[in-house]
Amino acid sequence: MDVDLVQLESSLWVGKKRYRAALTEWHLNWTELDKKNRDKTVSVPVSEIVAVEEGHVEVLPQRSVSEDTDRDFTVFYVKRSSNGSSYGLLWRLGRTQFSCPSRDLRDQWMTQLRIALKTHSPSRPHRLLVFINPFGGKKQGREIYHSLVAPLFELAGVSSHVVVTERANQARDHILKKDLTGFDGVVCVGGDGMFSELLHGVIGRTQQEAGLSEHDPSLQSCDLHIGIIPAGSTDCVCFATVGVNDPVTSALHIIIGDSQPLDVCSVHHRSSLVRYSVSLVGYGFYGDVLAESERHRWMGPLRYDYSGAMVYLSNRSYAGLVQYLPADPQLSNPRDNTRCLSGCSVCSKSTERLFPHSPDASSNYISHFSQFSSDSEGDWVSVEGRFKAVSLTCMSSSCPRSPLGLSPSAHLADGTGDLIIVRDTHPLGFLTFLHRHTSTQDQFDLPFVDVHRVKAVRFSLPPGEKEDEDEERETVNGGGMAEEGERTSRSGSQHHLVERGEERGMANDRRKKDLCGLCCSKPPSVSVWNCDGEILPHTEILCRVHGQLVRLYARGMEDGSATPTRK
Ligand SMILES: CCCCCCCCCCCCC/C=C/[C@@H](O)[C@H](COP(=O)(O)O)NC(=O)CCCCC
Ligand SMILES: Nc1ncnc2c1ncn2[C@@H]1O[C@H](COP(=O)(O)OP(=O)(O)O)[C@@H](O)[C@H]1O
Ligand SMILES: [Ca+2]
Repeated sequence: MDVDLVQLESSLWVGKKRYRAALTEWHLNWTELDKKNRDKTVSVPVSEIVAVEEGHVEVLPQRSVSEDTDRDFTVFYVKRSSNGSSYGLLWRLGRTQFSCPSRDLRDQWMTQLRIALKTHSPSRPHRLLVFINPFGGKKQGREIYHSLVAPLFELAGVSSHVVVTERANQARDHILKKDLTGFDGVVCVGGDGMFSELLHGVIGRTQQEAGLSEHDPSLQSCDLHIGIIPAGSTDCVCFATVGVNDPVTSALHIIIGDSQPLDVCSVHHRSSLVRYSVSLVGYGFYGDVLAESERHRWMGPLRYDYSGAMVYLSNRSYAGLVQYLPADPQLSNPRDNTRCLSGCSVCSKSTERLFPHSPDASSNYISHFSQFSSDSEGDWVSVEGRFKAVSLTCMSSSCPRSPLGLSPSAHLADGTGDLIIVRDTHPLGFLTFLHRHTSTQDQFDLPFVDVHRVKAVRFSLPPGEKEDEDEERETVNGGGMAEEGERTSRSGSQHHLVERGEERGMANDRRKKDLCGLCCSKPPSVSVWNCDGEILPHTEILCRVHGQLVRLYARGMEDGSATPTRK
C-alpha cells in the first residue's frame, strides 16, 4: 500500500476559523481546530485540484482578485454534489481561501501545491482543439462554452483553439487533414453527432499515421483524447461516460485529465468500412425514429419524443437474419445486474486481456478484433425472423431519456457489445419494453426480448429483399458521411435519403420503392440503420467491436449513493 507522506503541515485560517492544513503526496486536508468539530476534515485529492492562486481570487461570474494580501492563497478544486434530476454526481468548482501567518509560509504552500500538481497530474491537457456546433441541441453551444467552460479552462491554464463549425463534418475533416502538433486533445461542444465527427477524425487520423487501412479488422488505438461538452439532443456518450450531461462537470473532467478507454464498433458493408459507433447501431424502431425525426429537426431535442410516438403507433416489424459471435460468457453477461462504474474491474481485466504485456496502458497498440478466440464461421449464432428492433451497443447508452440505458450492465471498455433482439410482438408488449427503459424495471425480462454479449454482429435481408449487388459503395470518408457544404449529414428522412442516393447515382431501387412508411400507404418492408444518430446507406452490414480503441476525458460513472440498479 502507498504511504501518503506529509509534505507540508501548518495552522491556517479560513475566514474566521483556524484549521490544521496538511499537504500529503496525494491529498490536501484541512481540519477545523475547534474541539467540537474535530472530525470535520475536508480532503481533496491532489489530482482533483484545479488551480492554486495567490490572494483572494474569484472566477465566476468573472475573474477578480478581491483582496490581494501577501499572506493569502486560494485553492480551486472539484466538489461533488448530487443531482436532483438524474442519477449521476454533478461536479462543481470548489473554492477555499486560506490565510497564512506569514508571507514565507504562503510561498511555501504555493510552491508545494504547484509541485504536487505537476507530479501527480501528468496527464492534464495543456492545449486543446475545441469544435463548437452552433446548431446542436437547443442551439446554445457557443454560450455554454464561453460562459461555463472557457473561464474554467483559463483558470486551470488550459489554452484552447476554438473552431465554430460552419458545416457538418468540418470538425472531422479538420482532424483528418490539419496539423495537430501541440494539441493534447480534441473537444466538441454539441451532441452525439458532433462526438461522432471527432471519433471518425481521431480514428481515421491514427490509422493514416500508422499506415493502416480502416477497412481491416485490426485498428491502432488512439492517443489523442476526446472531450465532450454536452450541448446536444441525446448526449448519450457524455451521459454514459460521465454520469450526467452537465457542461461544468465535463469541463472539470477535461481539466484534470481523466482518461476513460472506450470500445468502438466498426460497421462494414461488403468488407468496406461504413462508419464507427459507440452508442447505438439500431435497425427497426430506432432506425425509423431517426429517419422520422430528421423531418422535425426544428423541434430540437423533442423531435425524438414526437417521432418515437409516431413510429410506435405505426406498429412496424421487419424480416431479417441476425448473426452474432458470442463473447466469452465466463467474463460477464448482460443480465448479471452489475453496472460499469469508475474503475470497473471487468474493464480493467480486459485491458490485460486485450493488450497483454503492454508496459504502458496509454501507449498505442493494435486493437485486433476477435483476437482471443477464433472467428470461424462455426462460432456464429443465427436468429431469423421478424423484429421490432435489433440494437447493438458497446456501452450502457444511458441518457436523460433512459437513465439506465439500452443495456444497463454493458461495459464501456471490455471489448464487447450487447446485442438486443426484440422479436415481433403485440403493440402493448413493445410499449412495455420501451417504457421499462425509463424506469428500473428489467426490459430484458420479456418473452420476446433476447440480449447477448457479443464481439461481432451480421445482418442480412431475406432473399426477396436483398440489396442490389451493383450498388455503389458508400464508405467512411467517401460518401457515407455528409459531403462538404451539406448542412448536416442527417438531412435525410427516408425520402431525403432516396434523393441523396439518386444524386450520387446510388442504385438502391428497394429503398426508392419503400419511401416513407409513416405517410405512404404501403408499409416499408425494410428499415434503416441508426448508427449513433446517422442513417446508414446500407442495410446488410457487419459490425465488429474493437476494445478500447479511443480515450475520453472521463472516468465512467461514479458510485454515488443514488446510482440505481434494476429491480
Ligand atoms: C415510452 C417511452 C419510450 C422511451 C424509449 C427510450 C429509449 C431510449 C434509448 C436511447 C438510446 C440512445 C442511443 C443514442 C443515440 C444517439 O446517438 C442518437 C443521436 O443523438 P443526437 O446527436 O444527440 O441527436 N439519438 C437517437 O438516435 C435518439 C433515439 C431516441 C429514441 C426514442
Ligand atoms: N455548422 C454546422 N451546420 C450544420 N450541421 C452541423 C454543423 N456542425 C456540425 N453539424 C452536424 O450536425 C449534426 C448534429 O449535431 P449534434 O451536435 O450532435 O446535435 P444534436 O444532438 O442536436 O443532433 C452532427 O451530425 C454534425 O455533423
Ligand atoms: Ca463494451
